[in-house]
Amino acid sequence: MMINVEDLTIKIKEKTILENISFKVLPGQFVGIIGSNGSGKSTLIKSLYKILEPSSGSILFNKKNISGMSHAELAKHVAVVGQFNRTDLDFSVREFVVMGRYPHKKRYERMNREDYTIVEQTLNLLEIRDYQDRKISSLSGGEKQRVVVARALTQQPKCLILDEPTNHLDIKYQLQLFKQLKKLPITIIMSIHDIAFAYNFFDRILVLVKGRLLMTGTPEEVITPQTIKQMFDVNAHLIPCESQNKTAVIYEDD
Ligand SMILES: Nc1ncnc2c1ncn2[C@@H]1O[C@H](COP(=O)(O)OP(=O)(O)OP(=O)(O)O)[C@@H](O)[C@H]1O
Repeated sequence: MMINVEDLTIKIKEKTILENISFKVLPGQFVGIIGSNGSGKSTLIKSLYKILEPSSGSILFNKKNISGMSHAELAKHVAVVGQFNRTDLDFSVREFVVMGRYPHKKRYERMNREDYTIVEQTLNLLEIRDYQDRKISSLSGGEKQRVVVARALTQQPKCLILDEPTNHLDIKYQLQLFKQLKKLPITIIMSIHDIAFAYNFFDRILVLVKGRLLMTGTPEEVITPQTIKQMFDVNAHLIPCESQNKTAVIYEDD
C-alpha cells in the first residue's frame, strides 16, 4: 500500500501537536518514526488510523483519502498495534487472535478453513501456541504484546501500523519481531525509541522534532550524531560491527 501524507497539521484544543507534515511511503517499505518524548510520534500514528482527524492536510492510502473511509473499511487494509491495547478482556489468546479475521467477514459469516489456517500460522510465527488457551489477562506484558501483534498479522493487512511495539519485549523477541516484520511484503510504519534498532532494520526513517518533520531518508542518511543531538540533546557515537553487518550506538553520559 502506498501512503501519502500531505501538509498534515493536528491541533488538539488549539495546541498545534503536528505541523505541516508531508511524506510518502512506498508499497512494501518498512518505515520507522523516531523522535524525543512528546515530539508527536503517537499523534502521527493515531492520525494514520483515524483516531485523530487532521485539522488540515490529508492522508491518502493508495491515493484514497482516509477521511472518507469508515473504520470498518480501513480495517480490511490496515492493522494497528497501539500503545494501550485492551488486553484485560476475558478472552483466551486463541479467541483474541481469531478476531483478526473479523474485518474480512460479513455479519454472521462463519470462519472457514482458510481463516483457521491463517490463525494457526500466526500462532506458530509468534510462538504463542503453547498458551493459546490461557486468558489474555493472565499473560505477562511481553506475552500479551506478542498476542496483540499476532491478532494484527491475522488480519493480513496491506499496511501495519505499530506504536512502540517492542516496549514489553525482551531482546530475543524484539529481534524476532523485527526480523519477522522485515520479511513481510507489506507496508509497515512503526514508532520506536531504540535508535540502534531503527538504524539496523528500517528501510526509511522519519525524524520528528517538536511536532515537525526534521528529515526523512535511509537510516544512514538520517541517524547521525548531529540528528541524535538535535532529537535528544545527547552526544552519540555510531560504531559499525562488521561481523554482524550492524551498527551500535553509544551515548556519552556527560
Ligand atoms: N489529547 C491531548 N491533549 C493535549 N495534549 C496532547 C494530547 N495528546 C497529545 N498531546 C501532546 O502532544 C505532544 C505529542 O504527544 P505524542 O504522544 O504524540 O508524543 P510522542 O512522540 O509519542 O511521545 P512519547 O515518546 O513520550 O510517547 C505532547 O506534548 C503531548 O503532551
